[in-house]
Amino acid sequence: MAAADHIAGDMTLADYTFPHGRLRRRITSPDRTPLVLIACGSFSPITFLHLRMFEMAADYARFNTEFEVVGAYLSCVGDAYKKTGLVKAEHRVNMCSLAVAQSSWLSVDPWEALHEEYLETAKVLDHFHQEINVEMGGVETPAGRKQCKIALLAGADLIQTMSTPGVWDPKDIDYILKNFGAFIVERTGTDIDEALSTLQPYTPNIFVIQQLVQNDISSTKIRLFRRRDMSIRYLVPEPVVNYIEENNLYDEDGAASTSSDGKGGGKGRAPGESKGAPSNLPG
Ligand SMILES: Nc1ncnc2c1ncn2[C@@H]1O[C@H](COP(=O)(O)OP(=O)(O)OP(=O)(O)O)[C@@H](O)[C@H]1O
Ligand SMILES: NC(=O)c1ccc[n+]([C@@H]2O[C@H](COP(=O)(O)O)[C@@H](O)[C@H]2O)c1
Repeated sequence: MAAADHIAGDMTLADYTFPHGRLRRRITSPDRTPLVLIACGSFSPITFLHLRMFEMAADYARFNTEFEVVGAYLSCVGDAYKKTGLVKAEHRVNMCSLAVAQSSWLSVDPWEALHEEYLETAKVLDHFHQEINVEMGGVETPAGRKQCKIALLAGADLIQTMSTPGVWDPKDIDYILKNFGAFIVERTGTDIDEALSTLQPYTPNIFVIQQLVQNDISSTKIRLFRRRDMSIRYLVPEPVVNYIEENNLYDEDGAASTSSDGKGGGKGRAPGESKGAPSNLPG
């Protein structure tokens, strides 16, 4: 795990430094705006689809926008987010770090996960703005230093929750979509037009990415496969498969989970984790 940014069990915020090693510090085009993509989520566990989202977004930005991607981060929710199927943040950060170990441009930022309390996504995006644009001063371009656009990278189901009463503070939605913006990857089962219908005022700052190869891997399915003792190989990166096996994560008795009851601070799901779970599994 040496090449990646990981947290040990005893790491605290006092030991934290922002992982900027893979962030490109200059762009060559004077006309483009540097872009940093931030994927916030549970990542319990990270899958190939999560990784693929970054590649789709980078292609989309290159061909359809005036942005130039200079870096990207995975930010795992902390242990206070009591969603069904979440294992400890330490494990989730470590799995993400293993998954991006060979990448030249994807990083894992443990800052959010290191907090004991739940952090709203607006605060997480503020943190990236502070580190990249305020502390680091943005990046160099032939036209002088420019601030990076920091944007949320998410699936359509996440943007749909923005229209679900009680999940997001409307002030946070306004703040995120005005000041940052979002790259949204379409997802089977979510009607993107419906998901965006209440977000009309923000559409210039919401970039919808079509999946040209439909991929509906979900963490829920991976956890279900593990409980049924089925293979998860080639659905998640190999080092993540090994990590899950070595640490007995998501196995039948739910070992190493912080929460399996779906109660608490997160949006939660009913026990049984129905989202996307196939019904034709043995067991
Ligand atoms: N198949 C998918 N298509 C598009 N976006 C996805 C897909 N799977 C996950 N995402 C997005 O990835 C981000 C992180 O998601 P998350 O960790 O909740 O994964 P998940 O697979 O949806 O997890 P779970 O099954 O536990 O709910 C979210 O923005 C989510 O919308
Ligand atoms: N109020 C908020 O800021 C708010 C509400 C709902 C979800 N979220 C974020 O969206 C992501 C959702 O992830 P999951 O799909 O794994 O639940 C998490 O990063 C969570 O923090 C934020």
